[in-house]
Amino acid sequence: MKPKIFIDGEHGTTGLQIRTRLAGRDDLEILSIPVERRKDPEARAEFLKASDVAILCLPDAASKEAVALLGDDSTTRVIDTSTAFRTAPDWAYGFAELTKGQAETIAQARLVANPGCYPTGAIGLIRPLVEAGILPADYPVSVNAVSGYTGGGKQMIAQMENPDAPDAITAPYFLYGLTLAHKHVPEMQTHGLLTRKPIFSPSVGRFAQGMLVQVPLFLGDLNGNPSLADLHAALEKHYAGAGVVEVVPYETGIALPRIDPTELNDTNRMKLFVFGSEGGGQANLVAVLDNLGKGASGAAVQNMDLMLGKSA
Ligand SMILES: NC(=O)C1=CN([C@@H]2O[C@H](COP(=O)(O)OP(=O)(O)OC[C@H]3O[C@@H](n4cnc5c(N)ncnc54)[C@H](OP(=O)(O)O)[C@@H]3O)[C@@H](O)[C@H]2O)C=CC1
Ligand SMILES: CC(=O)N[C@@H](CCC(=O)OP(=O)(O)O)C(=O)O
Repeated sequence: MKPKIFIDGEHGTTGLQIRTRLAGRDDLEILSIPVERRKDPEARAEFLKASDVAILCLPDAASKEAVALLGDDSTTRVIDTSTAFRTAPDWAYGFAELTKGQAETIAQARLVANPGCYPTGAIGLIRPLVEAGILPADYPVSVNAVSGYTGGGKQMIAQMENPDAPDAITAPYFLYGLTLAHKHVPEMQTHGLLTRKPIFSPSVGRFAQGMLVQVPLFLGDLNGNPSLADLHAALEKHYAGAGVVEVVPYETGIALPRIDPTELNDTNRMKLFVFGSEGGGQANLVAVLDNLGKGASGAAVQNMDLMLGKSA
């Protein structure tokens, strides 16, 4: 029998993307709720309980409601794309390349929290260096990032695309999260294995999809005063054999004139770079990903496949 998949929130930005990614799959049965009943708890409970895997593409409160509708003794397995459960101890963190054994943890789990888009880039850069003993857990980490505006869901898409909307945004680029209390900070700290909260400064550009995440470092403040090559080698070792995450060769990276945040759009891939000058004492680590790909729907489908035993 084909596994039954229900996408709660299938008419939103992430839900639609997952539906598109699953459209050609004849190994799955997709349960689809009528659009007019999408917020009816009774109908949602029925679909949630009838599914083998429920993928929640909802605001945090509605995700918590879906989990409550299922109840504790449910056998439906859940992938939640919201922020609600990303640091919850009883949920597996859905970043398969996070650390050795994480893909197996996801494969066995009933409850999987899909990572946020920015944390995928930040943790993807930070975690291997902490695990390698290069980045001290108490290092004062900064994360600077730019996202395409689909990262803000249907509401921000309307604000950016409809100049007549009362809350229209006209800026070509803007900073936000100015209080340094963005909802992704706890997730970056927990899964980055950091003892201090990172300073996270996100921004949005007038492009729909794509993302750059930067983590600048002073090499002299790292353990053992590593070279750029040492940082690169640690990342390369961590991601050896991981098809989804590519560590770009150092020489290739620094020869590039610029980095395009849209480069990996519509893929489930992430590229990591180490930038800096030999002897300069500083590094800038950069991740490129699609906020809707490895940052959301691509990771959700990757996790679903792991849970169904459909990929390594
Ligand atoms: N966009 C992105 O890049 C990323 C998003 N995420 C997360 O994914 C989740 C979904 O985000 P996104 O797709 O962008 O958001 P959207 O606003 O585009 O979509 C959310 C969908 O959920 C529906 N919804 C809202 N409340 C309920 C409810 N009580 N019951 C059922 N359905 C409900 C909305 O209905 P309606 O159609 O009426 O608005 C909408 O269709 C969020 O938690 C977000 O934080 C995670 C990573 C990246
Ligand atoms: C551009 C933009 O607004 N981005 C969103 C984050 C998108 C994301 O990763 O979603 P989660 O809410 O699931 O964590 C924000 O900053 O709130």
